[in-house]
Amino acid sequence: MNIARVRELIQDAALKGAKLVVLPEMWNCPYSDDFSKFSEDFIDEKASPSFTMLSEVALSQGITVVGGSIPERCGDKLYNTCCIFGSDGKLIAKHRKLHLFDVDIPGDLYFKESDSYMPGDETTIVDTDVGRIGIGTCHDMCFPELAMLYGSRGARLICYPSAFNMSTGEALWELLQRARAVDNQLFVATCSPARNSSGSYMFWGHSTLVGPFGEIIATAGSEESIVIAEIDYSMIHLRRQSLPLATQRRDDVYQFVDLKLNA
Ligand SMILES: O=C([O-])CC(=O)C(=O)O
Repeated sequence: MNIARVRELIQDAALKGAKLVVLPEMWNCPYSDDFSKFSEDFIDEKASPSFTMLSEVALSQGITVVGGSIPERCGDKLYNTCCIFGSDGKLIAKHRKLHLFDVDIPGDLYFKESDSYMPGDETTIVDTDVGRIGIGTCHDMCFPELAMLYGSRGARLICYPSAFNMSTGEALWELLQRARAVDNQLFVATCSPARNSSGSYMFWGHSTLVGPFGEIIATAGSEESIVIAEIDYSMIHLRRQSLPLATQRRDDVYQFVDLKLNA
């Protein structure tokens, strides 16, 4: 059911002029601890209905799709994986969530994503029809190093398919994406599932596009919606000229140590 609905929504967004569509984390399944029921191995097309739909709709609409994330089965392991498709329907890259969401906030929230998933171990930066994009999934947004790495490699947009819950959502959702954008003077796009008040895991919602000055360009509420907005990449140049953080950086005093060079 979700697959058909998401296809419709992507087609709708494309009809409204979208050239890039970003989906939420875990859009093809309930957010529970039995992700394996909805997992796909991406090898056998018939056994990968979500993957196949994304590829088909990217091709038929001629758009780039950052396909949220779905449970990827690889042998006996599961990964929380975002597939990125080009406008030719071909898979450009897949990002396996690097930082799993293991959290224990007493009296509030306990969730151990590492009970279900293995972490990925590669960063993901892709060249698409709509520019160079860095990819992170949900909790990956908490790590400024990843965003800095993408910024330093020429990403002009970072997409974070996400599913923040109510408590981290209220406290951190907007703050994190605006911080990642303004620190690196680039665009950040997030996409969350809509809130389902009767679900066991409640999502914060509020999918958003942030500009290179940390400004919110467009945002949703907590209900199902399509957020359409235009990205003007010339804003990056403008912001970097007026606030030249790159040349003001004091690498002689502190340094960003790039430990992973496998993007
Ligand atoms: O809510 C958060 O802070 C993060 C989260 O759900 C996830 O990474 O899956």
